[in-house]
Amino acid sequence: PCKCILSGQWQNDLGSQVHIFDVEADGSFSGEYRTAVSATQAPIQPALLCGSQQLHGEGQQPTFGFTVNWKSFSDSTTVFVGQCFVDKSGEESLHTMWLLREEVNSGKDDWKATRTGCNVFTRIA
Ligand SMILES: O=C1C=CC(=NNc2ccccc2C(=O)O)C=C1
Repeated sequence: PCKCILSGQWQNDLGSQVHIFDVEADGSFSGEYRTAVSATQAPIQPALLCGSQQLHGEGQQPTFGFTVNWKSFSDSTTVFVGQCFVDKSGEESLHTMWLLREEVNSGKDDWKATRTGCNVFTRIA
């Protein structure tokens, strides 16, 4: 029925929390990202995110993507792309890969400015 509509609260294996607001009829959404990782001890302001998910999939295991503009010392951006899966007991999870791009001072450093990895988010609300 309504599995894998991304609106709600998700947590990844780092302990970061994502709050996705209502998903529009065209699949677009916005939300907030509260990261659990940061170099400073300062209280972390939530970063804004926006993205979109496929909605026509009858299989209800849609793909999606979203972009996070980090609010912190480092002017960086992360894009997540992945798919929502539902397991046998109906639990949803978001399997993603991400690219983290930090702002570097010159084109000479462009080669080392993008990191990649994968992350799984599970629904917490
Ligand atoms: O100031 C910053 C800059 C980058 C950050 N990246 N976080 C991530 C990057 C990739 C995957 C997960 C996370 C996360 O925070 O959960 C967080 C805070």
